[in-house]
Amino acid sequence: MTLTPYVLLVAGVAILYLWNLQRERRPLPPGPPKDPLIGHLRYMPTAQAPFFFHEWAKTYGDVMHLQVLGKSMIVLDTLQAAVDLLDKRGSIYSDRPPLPLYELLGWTYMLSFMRYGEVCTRHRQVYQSFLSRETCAEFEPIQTQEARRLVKNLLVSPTEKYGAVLSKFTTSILAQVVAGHKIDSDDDPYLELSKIVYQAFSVTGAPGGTPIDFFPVLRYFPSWFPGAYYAGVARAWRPEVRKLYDYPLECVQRQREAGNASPSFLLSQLEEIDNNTSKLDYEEIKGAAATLFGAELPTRSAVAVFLLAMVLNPECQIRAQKEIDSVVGTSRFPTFEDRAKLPFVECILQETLRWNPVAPLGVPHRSTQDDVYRGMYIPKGSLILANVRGMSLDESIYKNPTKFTPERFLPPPLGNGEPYFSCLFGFGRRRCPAVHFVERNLWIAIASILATCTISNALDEHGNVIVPEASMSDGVDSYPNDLRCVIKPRFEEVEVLLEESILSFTA
Ligand code: HEM
Repeated sequence: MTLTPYVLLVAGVAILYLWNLQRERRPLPPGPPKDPLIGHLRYMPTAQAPFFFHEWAKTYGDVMHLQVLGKSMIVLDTLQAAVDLLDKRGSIYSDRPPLPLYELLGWTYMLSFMRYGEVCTRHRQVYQSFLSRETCAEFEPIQTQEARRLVKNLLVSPTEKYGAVLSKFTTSILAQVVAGHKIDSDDDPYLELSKIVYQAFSVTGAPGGTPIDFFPVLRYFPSWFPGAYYAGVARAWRPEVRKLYDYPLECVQRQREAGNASPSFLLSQLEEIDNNTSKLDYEEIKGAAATLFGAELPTRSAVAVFLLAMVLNPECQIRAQKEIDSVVGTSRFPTFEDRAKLPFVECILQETLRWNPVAPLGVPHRSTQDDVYRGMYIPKGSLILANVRGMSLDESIYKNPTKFTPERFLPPPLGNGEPYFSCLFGFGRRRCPAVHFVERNLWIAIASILATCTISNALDEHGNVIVPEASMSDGVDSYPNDLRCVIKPRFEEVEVLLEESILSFTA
């Protein structure tokens, strides 16, 4: 009897010992050779990382282990691996890495960078109901009108202004949906806020990739101290970022007091607070709205990718325009009711998302438990990167993957019946909650542009045709490096059509 506790203790120690032994024996996923202590630091690509990872995956496999300064990083290069881990084992792969630099910058309650847990779940519930398929249908009139204004602005702008025009399109929709505000001029405060978002992300490097993210203590040092440069940048930008949090809510509160607030995300959140039904408090609501404004960038980039694809593939443009002409005619703009009748336009949208993915490495996940996948050991706390770019190039799924081939999605014999590239929107419990909203924004923009515009090559000062390179910039917001093209009306009546259709909305 008295021996039992000792037997149990010895058995326990033995099990622990064997478990540890076995755990150590389990191999990490393969990866390129590394240096002692600093790991792969010297070999990490400084530009075009998704392509490097995809090349490495050909040697080391679709689940790769990299180590930088003691931190484990797992790169998933196939859809199968990402679905197996991030979708099917979502309970342990849904965290985000801590981002001390972003905290210093003031990106608080930003769902995209939030650690997994109770707060994250509450925020996701709010977005999932606000951006559900049904609610999104209510935004269609706003999206339709802004798509027509987009066409009008593209037609009167020089090529170097296209980026700003696209930004105005996405920000105008968000300003109405999030804050009930209609943008009518180029010096609108919400356009200024959108510039702040863009610049704040541009000046602070890749998320999780600065020395401060590796050694958070550096945030307390002056910016001249080695490795603390970004702390200075973050401190300088903090007041700007704060404007994005305060301005929209203050505006809506003022309009509400004056009795002239339009329906919006912020208004509904304020009403819920009054009725004690809100899931979020004031500061969280500000963060939620800032998150939505922050998400403006990838949509803008996706429309830019579409324009690039049309310059480089005029035959696709012509085919889509013929389809629109036969279904819609030329005396009106396409509407959402036409969507199901325009399969080739749908294919162009889907191929735009696949051909040059605007979020090529998604947003990093983090594992919260030790795990074993296909016999490989994935340590708790690993940074998990889904190489979406690599997945778009998977030849076992997409034939000639570097080519822009919209018909690949059509069922045989018209196409190859290849699947839509839905992984662009991420995985599992952190998948983008705005998919329906985004697809609608993009569809109406693409259909409206195709219906009324011809997108063709620009000429240089010697009259030579400029063929833009189909490459994308690095960073969170991947954008075409070269978008030089010319956008002209497809037929004479376009101007009248535009005036009439924009007026019909304002009337
Ligand atoms: C082309 C446009 C867009 C693309 C490609 C895109 C893609 C993504 C991706 C890859 C993620 C991370 C998913 C993951 O971690 O697995 C994400 C997260 C998110 N997206 Fe989008 N997104 C787009 C537009 C938008 C828009 C317009 C909004 C809001 C109106 C939005 C709201 C969010 C939010 C709130 C998250 C955070 C989800 C979380 O961390 O739980 N996105 N998006």
